[in-house]
Amino acid sequence: MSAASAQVDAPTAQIIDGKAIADEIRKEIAAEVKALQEKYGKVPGLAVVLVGTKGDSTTYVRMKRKACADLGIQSFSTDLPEDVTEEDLLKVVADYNANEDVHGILVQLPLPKHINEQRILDAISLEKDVDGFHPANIGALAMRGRTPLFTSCTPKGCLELLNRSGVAISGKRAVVLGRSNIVGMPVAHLLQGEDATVTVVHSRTPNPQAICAEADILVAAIGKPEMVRGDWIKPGAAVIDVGTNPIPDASKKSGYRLVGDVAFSEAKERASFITPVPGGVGPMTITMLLSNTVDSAKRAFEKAAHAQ
Ligand SMILES: Nc1nc(=O)c2c([nH]1)NC[C@@H]1CN(c3ccc(C(=O)N[C@@H](CCC(=O)O)C(=O)O)cc3)C=[N+]21
Repeated sequence: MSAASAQVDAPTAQIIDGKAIADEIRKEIAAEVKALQEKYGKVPGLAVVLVGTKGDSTTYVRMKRKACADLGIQSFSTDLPEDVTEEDLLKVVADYNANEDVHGILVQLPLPKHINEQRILDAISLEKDVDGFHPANIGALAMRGRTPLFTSCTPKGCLELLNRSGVAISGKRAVVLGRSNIVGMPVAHLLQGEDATVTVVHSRTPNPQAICAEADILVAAIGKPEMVRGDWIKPGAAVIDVGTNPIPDASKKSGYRLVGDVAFSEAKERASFITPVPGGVGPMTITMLLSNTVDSAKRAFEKAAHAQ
């Protein structure tokens, strides 16, 4: 073998542009909204409920409301004080459940400690659970042969990024880092549903590095800034980084910048595909929320037309 041919370039990953993919899907959604408006004279509606004014929640909620406006989805907003009672919050949910112009209800998490989060999520009508956090939706996701009414947005976005980037899932070894109800567990079920062999690694797993290093597909959703180093990545793996961790950065006007759960610059030297933070999974999360809202409206409009 000549010296030239022995010199293999370090493989640099293809960056999965979540922003561009999300924009493409948003165009598809806008067209659907328009078609619904023409057919039924009505538009989809999304209600966003925010409790308190914690910095990043406010930002995300603002982004969700703007995205609705951009796509012609009607948005409903309720901002409640940090000390709102559980009963008052349940009342807000009940009103949106009963409002037929509202097809999706999102209660921004996390909620203040004095509120029983599960009780609130359980109260959201199954037909309007666009977050896919209702136990019946998560339960259906965990069952073979069942299709949930809604699949939660971040997990759905992760799968969409893999699929639209042409990453094969069937028969691959997938490792999910993190076991939260809102990301880790549903992502694991979705990957398994697409015939990956899935391992969930969590905070009590000994030697997580060794298990991650076996992953053809690695989804990091553990909320620890840059925990996954370059040498945790199997060469050629597809890496989906769900983490959005603010870390102090004096050079930024805001005083911080966002990093993922993966050390991006190291990982991209080994992976074949990788999502950046920001601009990877984040924009997809909001887009899937809009997509779920439009699906919900479509079901409601069809049902109403049928009933006439
Ligand atoms: N009921 C509920 N549903 C949620 O879906 C939900 C929630 N509560 N609570 C908080 C998390 C977090 N989340 C994000 C959405 C978009 C970005 C996003 O678009 N991020 C941009 C960057 C944003 C920035 O620059 O600050 C990006 O990654 O490019 C991030 C995070 C939804 N969440």
